Amino acid sequence: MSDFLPGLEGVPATKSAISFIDGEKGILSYRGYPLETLAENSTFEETTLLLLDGELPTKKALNDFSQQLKDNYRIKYHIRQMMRHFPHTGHPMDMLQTAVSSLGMFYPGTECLTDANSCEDLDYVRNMTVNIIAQMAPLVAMWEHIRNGWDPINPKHDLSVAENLLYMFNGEEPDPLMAKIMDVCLILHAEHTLNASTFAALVAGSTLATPYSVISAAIGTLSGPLHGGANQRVVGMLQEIGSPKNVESWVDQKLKNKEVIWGMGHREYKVKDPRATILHKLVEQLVAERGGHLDDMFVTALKLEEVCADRLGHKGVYPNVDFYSGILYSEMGIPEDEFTALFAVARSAGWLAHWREQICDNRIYRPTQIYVGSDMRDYTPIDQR
Ligand SMILES: CC(=O)SCCNC(=O)CCNC(=O)[C@H](O)C(C)(C)COP(=O)(O)OP(=O)(O)OC[C@H]1O[C@@H](n2cnc3c(N)ncnc32)[C@H](O)[C@@H]1OP(=O)(O)O
Ligand SMILES: O=C([O-])CC(=O)C(=O)O
Repeated sequence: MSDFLPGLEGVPATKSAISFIDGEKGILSYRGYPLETLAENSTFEETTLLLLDGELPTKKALNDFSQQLKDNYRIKYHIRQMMRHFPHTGHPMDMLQTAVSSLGMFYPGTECLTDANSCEDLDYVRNMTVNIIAQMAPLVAMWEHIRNGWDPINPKHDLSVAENLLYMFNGEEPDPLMAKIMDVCLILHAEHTLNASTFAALVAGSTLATPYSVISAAIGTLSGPLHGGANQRVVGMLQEIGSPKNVESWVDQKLKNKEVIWGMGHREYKVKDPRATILHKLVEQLVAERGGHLDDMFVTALKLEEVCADRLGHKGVYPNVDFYSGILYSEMGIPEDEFTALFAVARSAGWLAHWREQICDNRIYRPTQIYVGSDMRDYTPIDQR
């Protein structure tokens, strides 16, 4: 029997050609293209096609795909009605998971994928993929209105995913800088090798569950604070610290209590996460655009990064993607509990790219365990216990 490795650390569980991480050098690439290049030159739509199909699309392929997404922005009446009955205090990630799994009731199931080792019905795969990716942002934006007791705003079918997300959130066409920043955020969050939520998606997908079940499993997994849910915790943590002058004593107390610092550390990276570097620059860009005034939250975050590098750098613990994304979204006026849902909007691209890659060569996940329970024993009737 092989050794048990908690958290499957370092255990290869699949083969994939979608993305690559060098955690010592802080490198992330999608399909061989450095993330920094994509963030600068690409769009979420183009990056999504790259993740799904493996190559940068032609102009025509990109236009067709973008149009297909736009044609799928509208959320069905029955889903909208169902969402009106959700408790308005419900967390956006719970809403999203429930709404996505409910969407599955409206579409054909995986009887379209009849052979467990085939991906023959590529039309089914592409249609479901487009449908889910297109609906994620409208669901999140609509919920913001529904939970506040307002009527949701209908999507605008001439806008990109990022523009339409902001439009449906705020009710007005977004400022180009905001739309660009949101688009870059979607690119940065779209994919990240075999993280916990992608693994959950692959486990669900390996049973030939529908893509709606696959994505709903992934959304639930992303929501936890050790994974995507950390971006919301970061802002709460910075508010708790309150000011840069409190950072050192706050960190020392946390470390003494053996508590984690949200947005710090990563299983793969032993240096600053390359996405955190880009998000950090985006916060600076936004601040500069607004006259250069650094607010307390950002200055506290900068100090926290410095103190953590001093106290935790020797363990390879540096800011991860969730550290600066929460700060950036706060600066953009997005409510804190929506941050992880925005992460899910973007990550739907990566989840579905992995789902598609796997169903072409599927084998059900069924690992083993090391049994540490009791030996066989006699059953004692209840009145004799
Ligand atoms: C999108 C994403 O999912 S990015 C990650 C988002 N999650 C967070 O920000 C939560 C905070 N971070 C963490 O909890 C962890 O760093 C994780 C879950 C991301 C990675 O966990 P693991 O790979 O299991 O790291 P592990 O727990 O083994 O950490 C190694 C060492 O660094 C320490 N460490 C790691 N992260 C942190 C942290 N955030 N704060 C304080 N110490 C930390 C650990 O205590 C451990 O120290 P030790 O060797 O003295 O025991
Ligand atoms: O890779 C991980 O473990 C977590 C992560 O950063 C991501 O999913 O983006």
